[in-house]
Amino acid sequence: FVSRSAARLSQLKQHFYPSSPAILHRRSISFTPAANRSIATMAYDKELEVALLAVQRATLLTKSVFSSHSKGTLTKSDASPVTIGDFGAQALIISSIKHAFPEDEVVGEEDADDLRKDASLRELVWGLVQSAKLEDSAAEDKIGGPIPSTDAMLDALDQGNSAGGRKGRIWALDPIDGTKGFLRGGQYAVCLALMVDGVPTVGVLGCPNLPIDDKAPLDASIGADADSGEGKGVLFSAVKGQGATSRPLGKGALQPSNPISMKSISNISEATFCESVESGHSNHGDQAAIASKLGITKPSVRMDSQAKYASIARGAGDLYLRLPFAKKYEEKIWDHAAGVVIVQEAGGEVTDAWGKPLDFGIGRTLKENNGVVGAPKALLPQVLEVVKEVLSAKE
Ligand SMILES: Nc1ncnc2c1ncn2[C@@H]1O[C@H](COP(=O)(O)O)[C@@H](OP(=O)(O)O)[C@H]1O
Ligand SMILES: [Mg+2]
Repeated sequence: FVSRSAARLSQLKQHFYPSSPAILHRRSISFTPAANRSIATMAYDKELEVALLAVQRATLLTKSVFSSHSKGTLTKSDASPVTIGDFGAQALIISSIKHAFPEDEVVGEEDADDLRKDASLRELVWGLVQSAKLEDSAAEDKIGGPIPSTDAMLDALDQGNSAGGRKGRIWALDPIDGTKGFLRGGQYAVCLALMVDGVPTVGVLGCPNLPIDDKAPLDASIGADADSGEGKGVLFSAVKGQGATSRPLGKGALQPSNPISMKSISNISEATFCESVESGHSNHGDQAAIASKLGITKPSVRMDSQAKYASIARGAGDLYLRLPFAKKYEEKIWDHAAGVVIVQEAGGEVTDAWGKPLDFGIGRTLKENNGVVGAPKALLPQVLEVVKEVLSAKE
């Protein structure tokens, strides 16, 4: 065991700091090869645990909003619905991060402006936040326990204001990704990723409406009427260089995890591809054309949110296509960072539609990229070739 863990340590060093021994010295505590230290207690173990518990607590909050009568729906300027669930989940997660890592920055989708203006909305969110508690007190303590006051809740919400960037530790947070799926009882995800120097390094997705069973078949019904019930609710996670896992979404201490990996398919025509439900978010027509050129005959599986990344990472589906329209849309980093590291660690790769790596280090959006394509690493070149063919034909 000693020599195996030493070998793994050396792989990890190579992975994180291939050419920078100076940084290695500063971080040497994390990499001391101690005989009885397991991989789980090395790089980013605390970040992963805090992220998992924070996402678990926030996901439980969103479930409680869904089962309550009023979702307090507002309309944001971009016409997407935003609910008290988004505000509550963002406040809880940022307060968890700031408790454990006070120096870290957060790029969060929401802010407290609406809550500062509207007392009744603020009270609704405050009520939710107060009642969202993990059933295990040690777990609750690790993420700082309850938020102490409404002011602290508003401050936490506003701390998602980082501009992003290529230096340091920045978390990307989408408190409810797939808000439209959430409102219609379909798929949605609570998404959190730690980016280190612009690279998604730790990723967690809370998917309350996906089946726990990694092997459950993926069909069209998954996105339409998921309804959280028996056998549903999953936490996905990954740390760069350490693989990807899934575990049941619990209510207290973290449940045991299982490793996940993308399916190995010998022929691309057997692939199942995932795409957004919303026809305005990606070009369904181009996606159908690409699938047909690849010889894919199975219908696409449409679902909201980063549940698509989770579904291909666990091998339930194979490809994620998000083809852009002529009018440029800047994808938001919080819509992709967690899903990307989970797919990469499950044996996949994600690029934009032209095959460019996604650049998470230039701000709150992926402004140097256009569209998104995710696939098993070995199949990505073949998929990209067809994607470029379809895009080029339109130019
Ligand atoms: N015109 C557009 N093109 C692509 N993505 C868009 C878009 N308008 C909104 N989105 C993003 O698409 C996300 C949902 O993705 P999907 O279609 O895969 O479910 C939304 O996240 P929210 O639901 O968190 O607002 C939003 O950020
Ligand atoms: Mg989103």
